[in-house]
Amino acid sequence: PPKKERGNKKLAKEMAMCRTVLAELEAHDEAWPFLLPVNTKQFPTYKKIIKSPMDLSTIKKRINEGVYKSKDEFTADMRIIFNNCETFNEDDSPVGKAGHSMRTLFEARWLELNPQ
Ligand SMILES: Cc1ncccc1N[C@@H](C)c1ccc2c(c1)OCCO2
Repeated sequence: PPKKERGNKKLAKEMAMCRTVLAELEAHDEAWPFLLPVNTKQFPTYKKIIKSPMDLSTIKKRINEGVYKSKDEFTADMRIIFNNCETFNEDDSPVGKAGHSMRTLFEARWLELNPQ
């Protein structure tokens, strides 16, 4: 089949895998800090400190709107969530701890689905 068709099929498979991992993270007990965009009225300094806000609902929207051109763009946004969390939250805070465990979960699951 033509290159473009092959590419579309590859991307569809990649996005199906991204949806699977995203759904697993959303279902996790410690996902609650990351489900929606941080409310900048509740955290007025957030906008100033965090230059690229990201959350699981935004990633879901981007998958469904066809924004991602590869699984690597998906993983880049996922890692922004966890890096933002480390920037803004103390490691020993509830949100900080949730960020570390969700990052560990994501990276392990991602490796399972993407053997290197
Ligand atoms: C991921 C993140 N980073 C920095 C600040 C906030 C958040 N998450 C929000 C949902 C959040 C996290 C913790 C909360 C909260 C809201 O509202 C008040 C109680 O504690």
